[in-house]
Amino acid sequence: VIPGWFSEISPMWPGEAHSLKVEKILFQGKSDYQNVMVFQSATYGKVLVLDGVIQLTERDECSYQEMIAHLPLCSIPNPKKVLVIGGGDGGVLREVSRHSSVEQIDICEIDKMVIDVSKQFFPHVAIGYEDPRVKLHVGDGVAFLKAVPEGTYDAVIVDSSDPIGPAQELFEKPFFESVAKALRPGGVVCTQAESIWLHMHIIEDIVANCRQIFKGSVNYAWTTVPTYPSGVIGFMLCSTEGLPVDFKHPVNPIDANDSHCKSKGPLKFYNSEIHAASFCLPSFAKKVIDSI
Ligand SMILES: NCCCN[C@H]1CC[C@H](N)CC1
Repeated sequence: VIPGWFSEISPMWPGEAHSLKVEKILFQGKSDYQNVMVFQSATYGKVLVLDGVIQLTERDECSYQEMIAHLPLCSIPNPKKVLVIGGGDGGVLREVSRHSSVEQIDICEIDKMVIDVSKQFFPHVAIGYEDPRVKLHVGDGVAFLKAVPEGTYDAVIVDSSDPIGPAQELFEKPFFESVAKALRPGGVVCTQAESIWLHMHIIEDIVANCRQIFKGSVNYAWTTVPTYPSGVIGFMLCSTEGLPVDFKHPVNPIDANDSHCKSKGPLKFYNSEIHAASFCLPSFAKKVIDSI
């Protein structure tokens, strides 16, 4: 370890470790679920780290938060009820609340320390909690979804950490089944789906489960996030049976001039072209994903 640098070492990406120069450690704590740390980096703003894994940096969080929210919500005509599982930092809430058609935003985050730390150190991310449509549930997303009446939501967004740690169950079949049950016909789910450079086996399992469970469309999209392992992160976009959803051609483009959108500041990353482009995959990934 180099003094003054944070290196992201994990068995999930053996033999490599992205590093950021540290100016000052701002917070260190241990919640009931994980170690939580915030540091001021030299070139990426403040950084949120859970169990030694980078969750977001002020400089590049726009890519992940905007894509995970707008890929599903811009793919259906009139999203009204949205559920966020995880996402305790509030960034996905900020993006979901840009959509004026949305009337209700439920969020279920297991770790209250993540919420409190984000509000204290990442106000431009935690701004998502200020929207009056947001209803916060602190608890386990697996249990929350079991209690949700069938067909409640138009969209579910699973903004999880990695499968090693508290989010492990969010990558397993029973959870995906409970998401499908909670969605209305033609409803959509978008989940954090790791890296095509590092996790093709995890992605293979997720795609296989989704193809069995979601009888609408099942697509994999990806984006670039410099501070995530291998510099990319993917998303599973699935729809339930009913009105077919064509994820690759957004039917509900975001209106940048809408007051809900403007009040959250400018979109820094997402646009309709990058929406369509994000579903284009390199051959090694396409071969696996399209063959399942
Ligand atoms: N809302 C913060 C993003 C959480 N998702 C990340 C995806 C990449 C992982 N290595 C760490 C969590």
